[in-house]
Amino acid sequence: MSNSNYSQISELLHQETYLGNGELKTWNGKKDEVHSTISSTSEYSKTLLGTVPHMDEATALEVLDHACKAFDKGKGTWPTAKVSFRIKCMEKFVEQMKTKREEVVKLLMWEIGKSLPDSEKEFDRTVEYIYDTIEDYKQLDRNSAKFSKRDNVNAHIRRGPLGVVLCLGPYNYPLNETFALLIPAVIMGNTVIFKPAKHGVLLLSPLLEAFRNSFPPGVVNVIYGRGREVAAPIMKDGRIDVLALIGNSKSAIALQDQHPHKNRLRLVLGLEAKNPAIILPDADLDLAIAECISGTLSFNGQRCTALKIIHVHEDIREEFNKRFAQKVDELKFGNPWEEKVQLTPLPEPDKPQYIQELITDAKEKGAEILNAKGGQVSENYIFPAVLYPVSKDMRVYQEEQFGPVIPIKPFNSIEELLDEIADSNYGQQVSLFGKDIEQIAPLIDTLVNLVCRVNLNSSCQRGPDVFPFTGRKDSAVGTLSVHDALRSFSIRTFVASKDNPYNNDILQKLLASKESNFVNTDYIL
Ligand SMILES: O=C[C@H](O)COP(=O)(O)O
Repeated sequence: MSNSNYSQISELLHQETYLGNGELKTWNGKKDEVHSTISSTSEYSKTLLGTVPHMDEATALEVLDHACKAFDKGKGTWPTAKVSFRIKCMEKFVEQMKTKREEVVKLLMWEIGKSLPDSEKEFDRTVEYIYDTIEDYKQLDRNSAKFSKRDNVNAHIRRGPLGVVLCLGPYNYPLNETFALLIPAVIMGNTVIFKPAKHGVLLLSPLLEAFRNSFPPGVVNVIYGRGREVAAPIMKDGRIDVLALIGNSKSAIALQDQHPHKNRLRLVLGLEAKNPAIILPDADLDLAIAECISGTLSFNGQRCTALKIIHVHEDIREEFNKRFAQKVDELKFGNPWEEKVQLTPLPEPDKPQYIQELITDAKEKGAEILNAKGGQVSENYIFPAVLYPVSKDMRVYQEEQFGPVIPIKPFNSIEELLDEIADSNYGQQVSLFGKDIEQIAPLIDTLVNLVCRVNLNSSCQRGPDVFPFTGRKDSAVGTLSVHDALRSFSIRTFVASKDNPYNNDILQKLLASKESNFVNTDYIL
């Protein structure tokens, strides 16, 4: 393991039949991690999808050395590379990635149970994200060199990289959200160590070769293994400049705490949320029900942006609840590759039991299951239960369920409901259903101060990916999206100079080159 790690891993993985019955292999003295399908049928459930190297601490630190060497404290070839070179690398990567669509889509279905259309969408959306990022980066690094001047001092501004980034991605978007961190971090000149989530760990394997072919050694590095054995030692080492994570705050805090210089560690975090839907008395119920179905149950509710509680006004709750519960029972459960499937097996083996615990707790405290199929359990699935009336003392009210269970809570007073939303530890998004402009306009004014995105008569979502994606309180640190992520992974730096012939000559030369890293920004001193 003396050279670029991903290249060696890549070779290993490409020897494997990861959709076949690969055997356990030894790698670096350790047994590989086995990953089996989460398919709902017993015929498939014992199939071994593939294996990845299970690294130890020494190997993880070796990977860190590669990333640090490539960055070389800002003096390395990647952080000082010309704009056009970074673009060329990224374009090469995305072109090669596109040839792997079928393999990656298959792995998304098999590894995390995402339906075929959603898996295809995740792949295509990611490709689009990379192209949009390249375009935005070109804009960011345009060489028109607008001058900022005050008190006879000129400022020539550029965006510089932050350093070595440790990225950890989630299991629910193992491709898209991995790349939502990795792509902007890399294009801005940082070097990256990426650790995929346990579920979805295999789907990067078809892309490792593309990383190797497209970027100089040490720029993109992939590590596998348990967090405490690979990510924690890397943090403890102290050379990581940015922790970028999409997942839960517990992991983020635990990793942050390992860093010996916590105060200088930058964070880019996409964390938990408990996005509420508010159904006002005059809401279009057909629309509200359809949006709440997709909002609560797309990918079985395993989305940070999922609607995780519905607040329905007392005046309409009877009709809403009845029709909503019926619609939930009409949803089709099946394997990800089956046609028109809407609910699929859960990748986390202990999830059905956890959801069952939430249901039991809610029932003990006075809620009922409104739908006939609610709570039916199979080996790796639990049919979504619609729970009503939910109260604050219930676990399903307090916890981010991240799975198929839907709490509904009645309300009478919008002021009290706003207090409740303001008291939440989370502040990502809200969905507001209603028509009365006189009531809705002031409500929006308040809600935008409690969360970061108000979805008017529609469910919550992250996309389109050019929109800012962030949250208040425990929901996020920093902002992602095509445009904002480039800024989250960089710092504004500039050259300040007073007018004199030498300075002006030097600066003219800097700016004249199409390859200059000096950029025009919207920042005026
Ligand atoms: O899990 C959190 C994701 O950011 C959700 O993304 P999405 O709204 O596009 O499904």
